[in-house]
Amino acid sequence: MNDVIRLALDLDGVLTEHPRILAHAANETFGLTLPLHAFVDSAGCNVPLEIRRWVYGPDGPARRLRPAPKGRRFVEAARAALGAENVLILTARPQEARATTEEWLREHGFPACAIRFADDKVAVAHALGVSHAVEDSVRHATAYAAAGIRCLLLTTDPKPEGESPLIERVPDLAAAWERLLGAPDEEEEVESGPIRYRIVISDVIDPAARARLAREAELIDVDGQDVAALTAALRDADALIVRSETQVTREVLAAGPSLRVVARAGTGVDNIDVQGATEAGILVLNAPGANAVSAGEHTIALLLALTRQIPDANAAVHAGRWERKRFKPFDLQGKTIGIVGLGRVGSVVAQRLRAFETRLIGYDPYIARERFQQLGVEPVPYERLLAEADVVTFHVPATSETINMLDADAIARMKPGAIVLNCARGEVVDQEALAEALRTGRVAAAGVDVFPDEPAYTSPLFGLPNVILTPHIGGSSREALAAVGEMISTTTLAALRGEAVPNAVNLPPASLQGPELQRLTRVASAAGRLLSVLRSARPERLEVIVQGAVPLDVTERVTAAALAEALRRWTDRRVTPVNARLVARDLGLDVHIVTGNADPALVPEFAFEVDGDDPHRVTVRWDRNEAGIMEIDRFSLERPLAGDLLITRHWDRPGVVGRVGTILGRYNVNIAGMQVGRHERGGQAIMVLNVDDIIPEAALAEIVTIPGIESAYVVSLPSAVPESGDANGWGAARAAR
Ligand SMILES: NC(=O)C1=CN([C@@H]2O[C@H](COP(=O)(O)OP(=O)(O)OC[C@H]3O[C@@H](n4cnc5c(N)ncnc54)[C@H](O)[C@@H]3O)[C@@H](O)[C@H]2O)C=CC1
Ligand SMILES: O=C(O)CCC(=O)C(=O)O
Repeated sequence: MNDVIRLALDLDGVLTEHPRILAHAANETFGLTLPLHAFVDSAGCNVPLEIRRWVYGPDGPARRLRPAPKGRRFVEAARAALGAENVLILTARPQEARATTEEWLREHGFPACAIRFADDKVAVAHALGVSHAVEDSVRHATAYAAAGIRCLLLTTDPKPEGESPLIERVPDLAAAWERLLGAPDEEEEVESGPIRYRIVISDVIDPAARARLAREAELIDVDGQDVAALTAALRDADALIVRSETQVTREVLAAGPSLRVVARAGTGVDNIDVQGATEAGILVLNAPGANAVSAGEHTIALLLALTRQIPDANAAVHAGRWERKRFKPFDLQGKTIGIVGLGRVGSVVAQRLRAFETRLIGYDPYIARERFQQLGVEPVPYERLLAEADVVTFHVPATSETINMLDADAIARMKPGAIVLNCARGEVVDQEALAEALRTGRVAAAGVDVFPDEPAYTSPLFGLPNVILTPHIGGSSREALAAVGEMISTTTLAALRGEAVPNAVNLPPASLQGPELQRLTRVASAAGRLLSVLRSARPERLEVIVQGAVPLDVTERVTAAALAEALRRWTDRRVTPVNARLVARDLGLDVHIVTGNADPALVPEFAFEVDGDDPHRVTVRWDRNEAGIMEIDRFSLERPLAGDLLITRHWDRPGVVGRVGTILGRYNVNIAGMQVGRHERGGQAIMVLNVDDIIPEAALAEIVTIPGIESAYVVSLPSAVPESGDANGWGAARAAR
């Protein structure tokens, strides 16, 4: 550890893969013949401006660059060892590339870092007191060395005669790290791949899903039954993937301070404390429907095995016994089948059983009559189903209503000699009561795939001749495992990246597509951040005033995103959009959604307003495609807010703006853009400056002494992706007179 090191890291070729593909892409798209090194050491400084802008623009090839192996770990380790304020990314990319560059870094899991854009890197490095740089460009390395800045140059080329001793050639980032800070601790070992997340997997999942996850994450396998091992593995995990055997209790959740996602590779989430996860701000995902065909077919398989007596007949023949008279199979045709729970699996069962010319009756108070009709199932009360069905099959989740839904009383009301099937959850059927009924013949036979305690090594059902038992394999067909694996692996990674996913259990479903929703919630979280910088003390009430026709679910997501980001400054608690409302309630912060003019012709707007001694209001406008912060404290802005900003509230007097510029100039802070607003000449006004450089505390302190300045704020927008849980490095400071 050395506190005098202030490190400037190049981006392209150091934190990204080799950028030669950029020239290749530009040549392909524009029919040019740029040399392949055109973007290598000068970020295309000699390339026509519009092509350079395209390369680094939102749709350009720079967005598709892969991160360099070890890049993220290097930045994390450097920030940890040197202090976040001493690590800076200094790139020759054009200033306009800021938004897409920041987005790329975020998407690839880099911690938020100060970034500067300049081809004259040395000038910026000097101004910021940089002592060391990591580069892949000989040109920049030579310039750094000439300015007395020690440079680690990533290259395998040998050092030529006469090269400055301040340039040290190293083959990769691991070697650069060693030169900079000595050999890494084992703990800090830089890993050998572009690994971004740590995902604990506690049950067997599909190999293709594992491969997909492993492309972006380190996978830690652990036995979910071994709670000590599980909690130890969760210590620095970002996500946990389970099937049905791992009990994700509050204790387990508490073991993962960085845990952001718990994914259930299956449907039922009864083994996860969803309320506990919600309170902790952890997103719970599942894979609804992905194994429904499998569970439905398994149910039919158990039923046919029972009615045709296949297990016993098979065993007899294998044993050399030809007992044709002993077996009395019967047909399903004409029998009444009672389906309890007509969701995804229940529907699959109904559809298949129609082909057997059975009469189908069903009980499910939560689905529409039309669904029964579509499926050819007659809706009946539970009592009638029990009384009339020759076969009763359960397809309900385990809830307080369904636990022991089939107990001794219910069995007593069943048609004598009926068959019971349970491929849902063990708790739904009282096993003792069922075993007793099977012994007496009150229930003729049963097929059971699920048990109250799994793995089940004992059960009153074991050894009974008229029951077929399987070890919870209803959802385990090859196809189901592949479908579940695909859904869970893609959405776990997406959720870790902060993207909206369709299979969240503890976030309300949203009617917007994932990317559209994400664009909007990202800006909403930026608005929340700005609000919390303007109003640093936690308010008692936050109003979200919505104009235009906005579905309630979208408003809820927008509110959660803004609130989570604001609460990160208003409380020390861990807040994400999942628990933002709960945390606000706990803290006594009243969050109120006010629906204004819902005219669909209006461009939708969300105004986040806090009242009291220090009232503020930040407004996001959303044209249903792009969203941006377009108003602060009722001052309209011409352009949406983004980037590193200085915001002042002042009186509209000659000289105020100029004096701010003078002070910033004195501190070597370059102004990249300016917006001003006022309601009337000489009245209250606002100024928003986009700056290229860090504004020192001292500069901010001087700015607030300018006569006419009421308050000044420094903030970086947009904020980190809401779900990332990492607000580090997004500097925000406030000074008020
Ligand atoms: N054995 C296995 O490997 C598998 C088991 N399952 C289990 O099967 C069950 C059903 O799964 P899905 O159909 O995918 O779920 P689903 O959510 O699509 O359907 C469940 C249905 O149960 C109904 N329901 C809820 N409470 C009820 C009540 N008190 N009375 C009657 N109906 C009620 C709901 O309205 C819903 O229609 C779940 O417990 C699930 O975990 C699912 C897949 C594989
Ligand atoms: O495959 C599993 O983990 C169990 C399947 C299941 O029970 C479910 O999806 O709810």
